[in-house]
Amino acid sequence: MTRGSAPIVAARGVGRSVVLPEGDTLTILDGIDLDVYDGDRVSVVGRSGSGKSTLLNLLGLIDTPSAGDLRFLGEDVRTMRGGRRDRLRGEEVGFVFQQFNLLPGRTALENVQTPMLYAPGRSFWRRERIAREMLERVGLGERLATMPERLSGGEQQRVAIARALVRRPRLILADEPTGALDLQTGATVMHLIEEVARETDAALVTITHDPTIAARSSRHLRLDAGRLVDKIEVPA
Ligand SMILES: Nc1ncnc2c1ncn2[C@@H]1O[C@H](COP(=O)(O)OP(=O)(O)OP(=O)(O)O)[C@@H](O)[C@H]1O
Repeated sequence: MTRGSAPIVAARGVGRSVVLPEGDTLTILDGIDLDVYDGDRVSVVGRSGSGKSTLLNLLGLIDTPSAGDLRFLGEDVRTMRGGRRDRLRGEEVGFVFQQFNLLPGRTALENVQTPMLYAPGRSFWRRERIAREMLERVGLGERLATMPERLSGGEQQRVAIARALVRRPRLILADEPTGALDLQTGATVMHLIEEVARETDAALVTITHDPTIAARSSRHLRLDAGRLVDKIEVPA
């Protein structure tokens, strides 16, 4: 872990609130202080509705804070232009979701190529080669031309992992990545995410309800009603 270098994401007093249709303000996150570094392994647990996905969306530049200071690679997210935020997210962040969110009717290879369509300077053949290598890396080299609907849940999640990691993001955000899988498939998939993250020294932040998955992280965060209530540092 390259601690001591600058964090990928730094949150200070970050809050997120939304105005409800009837005019009331709902505070979803409040006073979040958090740094995520290269190579970090962070798990986030908390009850349903405690704000876990909202936190991930902030860390991954999908949403912007309503309060506090959030820096991504040193840049102030609140004053960043939308286009810059989209570009940073595309280059530096990979998302893995519980519902794999693959494009139906597109082959595994096409799905993995998608994030590179907007990456400048890569020819079709180069994009295809990188996507193929990534699918081989997750053990799906034989299923390149298969449609997602013909793959098992575990295989679909492998495609989603390949798609999330094909641009070698520095930050991998996984929202219940094993939630739709049986225990054993889930464990294999989680291993795979961790392995690929290790190969590229990416940070991995995982939301999970599974204590065995949370236990594999080096930092454990718990959200309670939008606040981080404890941070237990577990020695490696
Ligand atoms: N855009 C929004 N408008 C209104 N309420 C929202 C919005 N986004 C989130 N919420 C509410 O904020 C709370 C936190 O949502 P969030 O999805 O972050 O929780 P979570 O901890 O990830 O929950 P779960 O474990 O069930 O996925 C919930 O009560 C949710 O309904």
